[in-house]
Amino acid sequence: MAKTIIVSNRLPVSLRHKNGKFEFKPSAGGLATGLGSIYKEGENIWIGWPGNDVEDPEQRAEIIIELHELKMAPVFLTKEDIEQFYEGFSNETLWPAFHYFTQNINYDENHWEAYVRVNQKFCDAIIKKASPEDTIWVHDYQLLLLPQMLRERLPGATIAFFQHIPFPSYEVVRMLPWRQEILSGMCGADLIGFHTYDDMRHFLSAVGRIMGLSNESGYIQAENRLINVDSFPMGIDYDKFANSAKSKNTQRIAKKFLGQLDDQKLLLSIDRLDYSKGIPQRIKAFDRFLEENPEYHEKVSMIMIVVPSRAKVKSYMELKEEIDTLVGRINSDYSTLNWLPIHYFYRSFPFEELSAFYAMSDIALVTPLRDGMNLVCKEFVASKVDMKGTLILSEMAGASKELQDAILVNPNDNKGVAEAIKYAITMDEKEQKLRITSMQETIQRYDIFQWVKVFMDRLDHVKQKQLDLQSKEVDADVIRDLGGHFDKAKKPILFLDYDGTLVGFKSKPEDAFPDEELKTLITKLSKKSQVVIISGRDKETLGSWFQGQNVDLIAEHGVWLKMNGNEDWDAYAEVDDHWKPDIKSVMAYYVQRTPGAFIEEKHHSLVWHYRKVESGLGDLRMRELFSHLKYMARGHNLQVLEGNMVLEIKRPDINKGRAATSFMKGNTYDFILAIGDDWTDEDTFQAMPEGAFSIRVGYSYTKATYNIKNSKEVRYLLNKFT
Ligand SMILES: O=P(O)(O)OC[C@H]1O[C@H](O[C@H]2O[C@H](CO)[C@@H](O)[C@H](O)[C@H]2O)[C@H](O)[C@@H](O)[C@@H]1O
Ligand SMILES: O=c1ccn([C@@H]2O[C@H](COP(=O)(O)OP(=O)(O)O)[C@@H](O)[C@H]2O)c(=O)[nH]1
Ligand SMILES: [Mg+2]
Repeated sequence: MAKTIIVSNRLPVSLRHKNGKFEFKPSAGGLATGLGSIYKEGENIWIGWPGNDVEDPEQRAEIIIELHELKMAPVFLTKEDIEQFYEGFSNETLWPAFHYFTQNINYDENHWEAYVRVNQKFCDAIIKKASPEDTIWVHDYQLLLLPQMLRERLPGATIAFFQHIPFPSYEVVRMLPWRQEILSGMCGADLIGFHTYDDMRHFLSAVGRIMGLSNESGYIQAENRLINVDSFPMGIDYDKFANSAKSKNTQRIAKKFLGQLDDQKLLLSIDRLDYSKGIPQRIKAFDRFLEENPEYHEKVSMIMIVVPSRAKVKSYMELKEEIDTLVGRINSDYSTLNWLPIHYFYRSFPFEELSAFYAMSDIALVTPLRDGMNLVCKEFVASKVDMKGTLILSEMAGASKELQDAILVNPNDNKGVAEAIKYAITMDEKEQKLRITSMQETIQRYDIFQWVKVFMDRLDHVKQKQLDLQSKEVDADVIRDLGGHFDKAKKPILFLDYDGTLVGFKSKPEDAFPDEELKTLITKLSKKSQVVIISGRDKETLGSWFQGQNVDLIAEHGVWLKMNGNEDWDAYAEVDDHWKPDIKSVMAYYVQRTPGAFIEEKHHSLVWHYRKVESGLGDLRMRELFSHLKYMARGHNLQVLEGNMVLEIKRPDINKGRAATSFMKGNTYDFILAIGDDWTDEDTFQAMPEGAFSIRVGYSYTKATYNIKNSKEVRYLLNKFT
């Protein structure tokens, strides 16, 4: 039976050494709870690093057995792996890069090699447990290469990837010497998820620019697989936090804590020790608040929990020093015998105590400089069962996209954060209730279970879409079948589009001339069948490229026809170009503004090319020109069409479909095959009579009978006919 394998760098339990022995402690965070609903079912399993390094084979064997009971399997990391893969490449290269701390990035080739090696180690561990029909869900930036490694070993498996940290702008991604490998690694997945729309669009833009793969509404067409990219904001186990806040035990702990403090407004700050969390900036904003509002001295204090994390990475050690100094200074500046401005804890707390902190605090101060999502803010809101409390939230946290009713702040704006603290302290209960209610509705509805469900449903959807496309793929059976029909036919005809079908795209259209291989293929083919080249190219180009070949030519999407053996071209349609000067001047204006763009003029159409324009800018200008031309086209009864890096304007009554139909009129063919690669060829496919075959190059949705990968495969197929 097919199973689901969850993979993450850290397992939901972590190993601790205790008196020469080891024990498991649950790892902190919402992911373990959310995915708990999956990995505990049936044959499912969670694979990851149990934390710590264990070299002793006997201990390793024991750990394997214990984890097996918990439905987990370990990937053991050596000391070297931990230094170079975990602390090194993951946390000194990818973490700072993806959180926009570009000055902290360590570019170390040895670390990169370790990253490849450990991703491979994960891959090997998974392969031992996985079957081809399984679903493998890989998590986070430590394992970016894993989806593609798995794809190579299990081509048919369902592979998903979710990134928990931000995905930065292309400008940052391009700084990494390993950007190509990283993106290809991720693209091994069928579904790639991020917390926010911004992360998703940054990823799509990087894939477009670095890998040359475009997307349509989040669908990337890789060579032979459709990949979906989408945003899935992660939630928390809402009921767990809400119920705990209401529980007697939590209330007892909260009461005990409160009893040790004087009657004060409490600000809560909870994070792992991490420079992305903006802890020093937060302390400085609190300092400013105290300085500017002396009336609040002894009336407000901050509970600051800093959970130790990645303590061997230099930037983390330095941060610890900085926080210690800042807290020390503020406490020594302001504290009195019965007031400590900051209660600072450098450790983690068990769930019940954490829950009590959430429930008893008036204000949560969550001000990361960057954060993929941030679950702490959601946990705080879910714990406010009495509907009293205020959330101050950084607009740089993924969660801010959902929690618009928080007091949103820019964490770099020292004055703004200090003012937000004052605003939060003075906020009346009515406003608190309104804001909390609205945020709770969102967090309750989009909880962790919903997140898992939506993600998994989407994965099913993508797989189904892939299957639909695959069932139309030209494979060995289809080739055999088409070949059989072709061989039996007495009067076959082939309608072949040129660019993108018989040849690949070139940056200059004139460079896509027929090579020797193609010429030989057409010569052989035309001995066995009538061959019609049906193209959008102008008649002069097409005429000179196919001179001497026994083929019929249809140029400019059906304006011109040159029958095999004829010297001259016949016009299929009247030439009417009185509209051209107007349109051409508009196109010329867009050429002036867009380096790399140029105009191609044909008898019945004008084409604006942007293949050589800086990527992104080309699209933007094309959209502008499109809406401009659409408006003008109406007046002239013209049609504007978007092609492969071109925008073409032409008469609507001229298209390849009409041309093909006129061409076949009065003849009976016993084998008809049309092949083409873009929307202009869809007209041909649609015009084909019953019994005809049609093939679309690429995996876009099509009216054609089949899809085929690329022009190389087209040539392979046609060669089988010769
Ligand atoms: O494994 P560690 O090095 O100890 O780090 C702990 C985890 O930190 C990161 O958490 C992120 O995931 C959260 C949930 O999606 C999200 O809210 C937060 O913004 C992220 O920073 C990291 O992504 C995990 O892989 C680490 O295990
Ligand atoms: O003493 C603590 C402090 C925090 N957390 C948990 O750690 C997680 C932190 O997740 P977040 O997304 O806020 O940040 P990350 O550390 O993943 O960057 C939250 O679920 C907290 O409940 C915990 O278990 N014990
Ligand atoms: Mg074409």
